[in-house]
Amino acid sequence: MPADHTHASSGCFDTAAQDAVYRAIFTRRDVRSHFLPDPLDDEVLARLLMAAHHAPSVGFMQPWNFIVIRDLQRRQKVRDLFLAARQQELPHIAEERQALYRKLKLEGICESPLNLVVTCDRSRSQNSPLGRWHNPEMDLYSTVCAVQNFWLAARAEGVGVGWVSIIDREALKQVLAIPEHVVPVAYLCVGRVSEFALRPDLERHGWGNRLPLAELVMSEIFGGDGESGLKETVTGLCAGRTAA
Ligand SMILES: Cc1cc2c(cc1C)N(C[C@H](O)[C@H](O)[C@H](O)COP(=O)(O)O)c1[nH]c(=O)[nH]c(=O)c1N2
Repeated sequence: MPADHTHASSGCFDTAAQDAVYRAIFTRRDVRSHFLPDPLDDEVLARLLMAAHHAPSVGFMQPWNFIVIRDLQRRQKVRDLFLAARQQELPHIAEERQALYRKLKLEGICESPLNLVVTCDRSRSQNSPLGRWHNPEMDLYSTVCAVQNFWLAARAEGVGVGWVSIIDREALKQVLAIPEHVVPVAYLCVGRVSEFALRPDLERHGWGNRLPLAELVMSEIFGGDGESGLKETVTGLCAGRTAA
């Protein structure tokens, strides 16, 4: 690892470390174009996988596995699945948005030097569903936490990641010989990039905008009739970020 993080500690990070965390969060992008063909160093990939493996998981289940696909022929097969799935998705998109949908680049399966599938082994808790008895899908959510750790660490290492979900899951399982009880949660395109876009691709192409955070923060529940200034603070923060 770049630094030793194994000691217990209390309190907050110093300002530079805090900035680095927020920088990774705010500059992370879903990458579909701008992949460079250069192979990804095993040392770097190992660090990213280590970051993923330190995600929180329900009952400390750690339900993930990581399938690394470098073989181009296999990736071409997956790309064919994507193309078929995209055709199937199209008629379900609002008619007035279909032309834009057709133009969007929504994968970098063959352009990126490697693909990574993050899977969830649903049998790993061995009949001890701590934290999952009422909510059995928590193992899938845990796996998504691993994906996000990978994504943020990748950004810090200058590695682009793009998630492709326009793929028929059962067909993908067949192509990759994934066993019945294992769910492919995320299909990721991974590699060095020529640039990270400043804004999400879907925003730049007019598909959607970031929703105002203040509208998503629900009223807090207070014992008395107090109202906190949280919404105003959030609004101020958002205004500052927009201006920056
Ligand atoms: C579960 C899930 C599934 C997908 C995605 C994301 C997530 C979380 N995204 C990426 C998505 O479009 C992107 O995150 C948003 O547009 C916001 O952009 P940034 O990630 O901030 O760059 C995505 N992108 C894409 O090009 N093809 C896809 O199939 C998917 N699928």
